[in-house]
Amino acid sequence: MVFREDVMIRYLYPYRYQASLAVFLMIAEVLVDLYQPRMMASIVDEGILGAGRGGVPDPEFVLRTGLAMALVVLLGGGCGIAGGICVNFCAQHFGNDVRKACFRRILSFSMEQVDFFHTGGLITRMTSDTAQVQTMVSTALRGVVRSLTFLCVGTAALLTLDIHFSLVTMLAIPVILLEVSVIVWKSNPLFRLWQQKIDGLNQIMQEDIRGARVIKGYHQEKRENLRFGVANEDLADTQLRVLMIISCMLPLANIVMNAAIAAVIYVGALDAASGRIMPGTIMAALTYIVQILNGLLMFAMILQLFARGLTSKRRLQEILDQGNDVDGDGCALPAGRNNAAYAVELRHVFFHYPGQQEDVLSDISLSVRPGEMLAVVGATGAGKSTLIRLLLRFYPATSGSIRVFDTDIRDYSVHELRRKITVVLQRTDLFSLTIRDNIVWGCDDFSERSVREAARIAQAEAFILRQPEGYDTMVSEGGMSLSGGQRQRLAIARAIVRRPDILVFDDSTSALDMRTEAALFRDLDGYAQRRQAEGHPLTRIVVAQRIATARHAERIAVLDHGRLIGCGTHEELLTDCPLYQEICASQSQTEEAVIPHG
Ligand SMILES: Nc1ncnc2c1ncn2[C@@H]1O[C@H](COP(=O)(O)OP(=O)(O)OP(=O)(O)O)[C@@H](O)[C@H]1O
Repeated sequence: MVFREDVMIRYLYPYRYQASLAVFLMIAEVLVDLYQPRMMASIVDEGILGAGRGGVPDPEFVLRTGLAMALVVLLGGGCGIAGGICVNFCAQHFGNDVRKACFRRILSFSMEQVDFFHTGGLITRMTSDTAQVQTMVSTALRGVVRSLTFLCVGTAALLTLDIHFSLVTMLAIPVILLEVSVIVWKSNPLFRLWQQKIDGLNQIMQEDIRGARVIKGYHQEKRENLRFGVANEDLADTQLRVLMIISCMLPLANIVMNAAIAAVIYVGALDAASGRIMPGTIMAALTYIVQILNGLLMFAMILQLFARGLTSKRRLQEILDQGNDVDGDGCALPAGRNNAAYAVELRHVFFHYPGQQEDVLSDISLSVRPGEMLAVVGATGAGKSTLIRLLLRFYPATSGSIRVFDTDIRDYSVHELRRKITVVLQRTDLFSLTIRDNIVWGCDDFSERSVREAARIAQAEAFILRQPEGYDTMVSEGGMSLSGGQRQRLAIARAIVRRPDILVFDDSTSALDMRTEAALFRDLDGYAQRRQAEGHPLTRIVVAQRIATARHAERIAVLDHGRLIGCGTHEELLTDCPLYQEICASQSQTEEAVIPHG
């Protein structure tokens, strides 16, 4: 990994001046803190006990030094506050930037990458992991500087104060360092596990919140509570293991620290008895030792926070370092290459999903002319939606090539490709916006007229106008305030208003009754003819379960277990393709009206 690509360095770099100022102010604060024991010692020894004045106290010296000490305390406080502001500024902006960068990266992920990380895992990385890294930054700026300054300058101050006390401290420091190292070494691998358990819990929460209606419908609350409970306990177990290890750190270090203080008092008492040092010096030494050992404890806590933060940093780095398999460097081609021979052309396309062995699509060769309407039919699981996913570059084909307007889709920028091809997916996602905003969602170039035209073609206008506020009616989360068919029609209107060159329906009229569906395809035909007359033909690919839907197309492609076993008009397929005949026969039993018409 290139050094500057490191998530910490890259996203902290813009705040380097504030970070440097924070470090400077923190050091100033600690230096002031460390200077106070010396002042205190001279107040006691010189001012109160009259050292150097034949044992005569000097109240004026006490007052003068006391005032100076108060000023120094104020200065230290000021540095602490200003330093804290700088630290928080850096940490918050850093966290904000990392979150934004990760989110941007996740939105550009191929479906393969989304499958790899899982939705729950991505949510954890965006929330918990960024929070951990943010904490690590603020701790690094605040704590590391403070603790190291306390440790280094405190030790130097103690050394210049008295060598005996320094020796006692030097014995305590390695013991505490050894204890901290063992604890960090033991807890470190558990932090990754901890985050993985949060991933799992988030995944279940996300699935259950999204599938709340199904859970209620099937009365499966108990089962899902149980599933959540198992994952939750698993997480709690891991947390407990980590926390139990970490909780040993402070008490053990406290034991060593108190032993060191007792030793200093003992050594100090012997030295004072022999007249080698004054009581004020012992007081100052004790303050220094507490500061040094506290610095060490603070450093230990920071190491533990760092262990967790670095785990999270690695998990974020994994997201930011992801190569872009699908969204490669395709150059943006000029729009409007509609004089091409084919709008879509697949040449010997093979595909299997990542991590799977079996091909979901095998040797598919298929072409669609500009302005043509092609239907794709086949049994459930035949690979119809997969074909569409490859066309949109949600996944890269394992082998073979897919061309759009005579150009390999890998040579398009994803933006350009998805501007040319608009898909109405099987599952309709609407947002908590007005109906109008849902229709024009993601479209920059629209007018009121084009919105209404799209809604009319999608057979949505009648029900929109019946809503309390027409086009300005708010849609509830996920479109739950609308029926399945209404949601599908809004999704179709959203696709049409973008004026794509290729419009793809992935089983997106399944919730429409046959009369509405027929009206939709009739109006879509009219729209396609107008587009043809304008010189911008509209190519349509319709994935369908129902033959009644497929029959609106000029040609029909039949998929069976990932293979293309027939392609032609309805009549041709009825003659040549046994599977098609079978599908027609099975559907005609339930939909008597379908076969005879046309
Ligand atoms: N993300 C995925 N990972 C692994 N396998 C998948 C994935 N998505 C689909 N499949 C598998 O690929 C095969 C084809 O699925 P696909 O969704 O393309 O079928 P389909 O013809 O559209 O089916 P349907 O009409 O039921 O929607 C199925 O066997 C399915 O289990």
